[in-house]
Amino acid sequence: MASMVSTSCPQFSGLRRSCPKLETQSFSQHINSHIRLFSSRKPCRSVVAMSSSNKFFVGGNWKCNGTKESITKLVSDLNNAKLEADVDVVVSPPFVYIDQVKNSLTERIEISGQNSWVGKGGAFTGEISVEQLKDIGCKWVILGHSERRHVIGEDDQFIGKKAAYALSEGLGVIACIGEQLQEREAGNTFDVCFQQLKAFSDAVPGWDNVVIAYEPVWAIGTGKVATPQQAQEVHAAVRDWLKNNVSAEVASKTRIIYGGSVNGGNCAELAKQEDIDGFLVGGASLKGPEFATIVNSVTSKKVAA
Ligand SMILES: O=C(CO)COP(=O)(O)O
Repeated sequence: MASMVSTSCPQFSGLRRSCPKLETQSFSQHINSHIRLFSSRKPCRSVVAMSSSNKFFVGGNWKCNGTKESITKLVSDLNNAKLEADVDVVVSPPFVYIDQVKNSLTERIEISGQNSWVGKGGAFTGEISVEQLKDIGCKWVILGHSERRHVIGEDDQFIGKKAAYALSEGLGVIACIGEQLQEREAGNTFDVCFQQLKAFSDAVPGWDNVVIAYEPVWAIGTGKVATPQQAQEVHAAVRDWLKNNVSAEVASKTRIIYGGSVNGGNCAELAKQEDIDGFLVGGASLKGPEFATIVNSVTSKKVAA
């Protein structure tokens, strides 16, 4: 898929030169459209072409939901679902049900932890170690989810250290970033996402096994999904940040998935966006057929490409 990656352009003259929409809009109309679209303090962005071809990735984050009975039904629905072949599919059950899921779920779907301890296991009451996740068959762990950041109080550095440890032990990391509503309204969306990204970047040994999940906090569990344009704008900015701060190769190869009120009805339009490489799904991942629809939205991506 071809993707357009934006670079910051604080100079109006630079924007005038490089933005094709200026041909059809007055300069002030154009600036205002950027401000409306981006809801950010950095409205002026020039665009450079960049291509990436990433395998679609869809994760189901079951959070703290389910019982032995409901999970038996969910697993059975997933086992019976027809899933497009060229998608990495991962589910993340609550820790206590991972073994049940591992023993009954098709191997087509990989399993993730929802969190992991920051170092080797030991005397850390209530924690789950990376070693234990691997032992029980997990290939991934979700780190930096907004509920861990804002409800439990984990900070950027702690999350970065967790990611580094998980990667060093061979677990893939679904690294979550995203702004809260007041941060978006204050025009700080990019600043917040970049700061969270930098904390991961400062800590991790490499990006091969990392999937970035952009999950605006205001969209999580609220039914208020980001528009495809809002999501694409941040995904492009994240890719651009990787290009400028890590490498062009990492920028093009790292999958950036969207999370926040994704469902069977809105996934296709989101999937069409150039820099959306998949989804991290909460509520809708608890319904097998709907989760399958979201996985299969990769077909919209192919049509759009
Ligand atoms: O937090 C999420 C996935 O990690 C998203 O949750 P919802 O899909 O329920 O909004």
